[in-house]
Amino acid sequence: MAHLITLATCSLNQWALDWEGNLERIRTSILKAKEAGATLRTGPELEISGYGCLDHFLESDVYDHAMDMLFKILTDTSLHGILIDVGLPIMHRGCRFNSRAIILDGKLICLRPKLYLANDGNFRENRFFTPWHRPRHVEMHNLPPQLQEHQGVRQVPIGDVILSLNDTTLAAETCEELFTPQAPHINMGLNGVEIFTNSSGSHHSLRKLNERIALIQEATRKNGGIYLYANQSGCDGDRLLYDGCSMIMVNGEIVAQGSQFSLEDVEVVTATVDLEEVRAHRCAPSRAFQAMQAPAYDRIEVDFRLTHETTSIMEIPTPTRPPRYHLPEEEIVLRRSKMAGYLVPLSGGIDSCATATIVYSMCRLVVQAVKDGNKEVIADVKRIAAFSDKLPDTPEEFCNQIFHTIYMGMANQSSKETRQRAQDLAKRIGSYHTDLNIDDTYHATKNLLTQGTGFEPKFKVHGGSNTENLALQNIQSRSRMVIAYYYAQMLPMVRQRPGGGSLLVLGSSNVDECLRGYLTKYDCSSADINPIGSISKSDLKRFIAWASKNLDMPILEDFIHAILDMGMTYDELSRFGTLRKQHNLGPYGMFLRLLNEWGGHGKLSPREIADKVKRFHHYHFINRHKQTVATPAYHAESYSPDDHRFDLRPFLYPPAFASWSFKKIDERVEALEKAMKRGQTIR
Ligand SMILES: Nc1ncnc2c1ncn2[C@@H]1O[C@H](COP(=O)(O)OP(=O)(O)OC[C@H]2O[C@@H]([n+]3cccc(C(=O)O)c3)[C@H](O)[C@@H]2O)[C@@H](O)[C@H]1O
Ligand SMILES: Nc1ncnc2c1ncn2[C@@H]1O[C@H](COP(=O)(O)OP(=O)(O)OP(=O)(O)O)[C@@H](O)[C@H]1O
Ligand SMILES: NC(=O)CC[C@H](N)C(=O)O
Repeated sequence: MAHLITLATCSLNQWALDWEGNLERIRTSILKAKEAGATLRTGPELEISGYGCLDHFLESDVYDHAMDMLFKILTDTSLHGILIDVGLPIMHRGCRFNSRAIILDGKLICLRPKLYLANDGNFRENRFFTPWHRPRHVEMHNLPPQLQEHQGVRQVPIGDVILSLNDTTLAAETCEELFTPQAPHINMGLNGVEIFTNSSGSHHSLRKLNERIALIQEATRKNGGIYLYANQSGCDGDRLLYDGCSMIMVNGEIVAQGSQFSLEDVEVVTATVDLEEVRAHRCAPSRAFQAMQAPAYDRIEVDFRLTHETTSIMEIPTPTRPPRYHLPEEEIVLRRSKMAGYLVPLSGGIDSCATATIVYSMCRLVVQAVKDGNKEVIADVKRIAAFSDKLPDTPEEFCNQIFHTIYMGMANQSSKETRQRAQDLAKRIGSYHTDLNIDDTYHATKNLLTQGTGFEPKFKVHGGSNTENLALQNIQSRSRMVIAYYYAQMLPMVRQRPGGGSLLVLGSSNVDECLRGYLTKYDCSSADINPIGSISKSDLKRFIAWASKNLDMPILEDFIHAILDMGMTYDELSRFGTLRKQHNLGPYGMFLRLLNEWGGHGKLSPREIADKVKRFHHYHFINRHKQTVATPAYHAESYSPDDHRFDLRPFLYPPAFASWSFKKIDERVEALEKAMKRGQTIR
């Protein structure tokens, strides 16, 4: 006999410290879940405060306000009749915990603190929270007076606990716990838990969704079970983009999957599942033997059933579906910053072109959301696209209102092609484009040196040195930055935008060039935000090729083929970046690894590999200081060299050429060359 349950998970666009806004989104999600007939609703990690409060989690205000919001949920009778799993920070016996609150009919049933905190990459949960490093331990939590009065008791259980309902058993797992080798769901499943909730604060990075899906499939494929994954969505104030994609899986198969880059503030994902499928999946005796040995959990008895009271013949479980993976898209930073639009200095090269294309593809998403009647997006569009009361019909129309591109050439130096490419791209996407020459600024600045010192610098082609050449180039590139900010402040006024305002300046240096330091400090790489600062050149090229085809922009083909001489290729740079950050290899370790990858018959010699590794480190070390002032970039790439939050390294390095690592590389090269001369095979 079928035991059907309708369950709900959700993605909420929470914002750190937006207490009332967050509460409203939580309420809406619960009401939507109820409307869909769900008896259980789970939501993202720390949804009451927002996941990304960072050091605000050290403030007691946060714990106090979180309790206020919890109280509002408990006392809102419209939220009764459904089991609610909601995330919030709590203070217990003087320690701070990242916790879940399980609620039914206005009563807090228990608190479930996170056991294993996320502390790698962008995550620093150990800095704010204490891990509940005691699997299966449960004790009592003293409620604040207001909640004591409401609950009619002084305490509720807190700990790693299972809820035993009238018809099934349920337990909560929190984000990182799913990623650990001995994940709680293993013993919970062996203890008979049939439904697992997982509330996450998991930000997007390229290809991470595949890992999440694989982990959830693994969690329920061997042990059986229904897994509800909830994730925050959008930007919550930091440089991370939470990519939602909440989902429901049964025995390793997806039955519902939310969108990954939705503009919806509240997206509720529901599915109707059959408990019988889990029970049937668990029939193997080998699993039962392990279940007998599994450490036992404390259970809290809850007098509530999740299954439908009556099952009509028409009701069937939601069918399984294949996972859906998306190409990366962009979040509307404008929604958070309340600025009047964007400006990007458009050079005719691929990087600023990619930045512009990302903005354009965002305009497409926005116009689609407007057509779909998304209320929040319509309100944002009305506020930002202030030139007209009419809602934009096309992405180009919207783009023209919010996006400004500017080509800043030199009369006799800039190539006709780059100028034309910038113009053509602007025309295609509809941006408000300005084309000007910066010769006056350039000559005026250059002459300041001659005026002050009598020295007249020359370009190399006119007999100048490398230093003079670079200094003159840098006048041009740094002037562009100053002019870009000038335009960003003035264009809304020049265009007579109702309400005025100024524009966010977008940067466009890519992750590989940052890693190598192939950029001028304080030129147009300095901006307010850099949408591509953590995207590799090869992904950017792929994105441009994709956009050329899928966004009907054949003009982009012209941008793809530019080549730069940085002393290494982008593919090599990408490999160095990956080995340095993701494989944690220093120069010597990287050399040894690449000997295997790039060496061998007909491939690179040990000396060639050594030269490449050393050249990379030389440039990376001398240019690392540029990362300390890098424009905040939305985090996308796992080998991003972001110095602010993600890749914490010194910025003053001892000379690489004299380093012990380089000496060891040289010794190894010499030993290998000697061995080769003797005709021995090398490894
Ligand atoms: N340790 C340290 N800590 C803090 N600051 C430090 C520093 N060392 C130097 N600095 C500062 O940094 C300055 C050097 O940096 P910077 O002025 O950027 O100059 P630099 O790195 O010498 O030159 C820029 C490089 O980027 C290349 N580039 C630039 C622009 C576009 C492209 C392209 O085609 O895509 C390529 C260009 O060919 C050149 O190789 C020094 O003058 C000094 O002011
Ligand atoms: N003539 C120009 N007009 C406007 N902006 C420019 C111009 N030249 C350079 N820029 C800006 O300065 C940034 C860095 O210039 P650089 O020459 O390093 O280009 P890049 O790193 O190859 O990027 P791109 O591929 O966009 O040219 C560019 O991304 C662009 O935003
Ligand atoms: N908030 C978390 O626990 C996130 C950790 C996890 N590794 C992720 O990236 O999704």
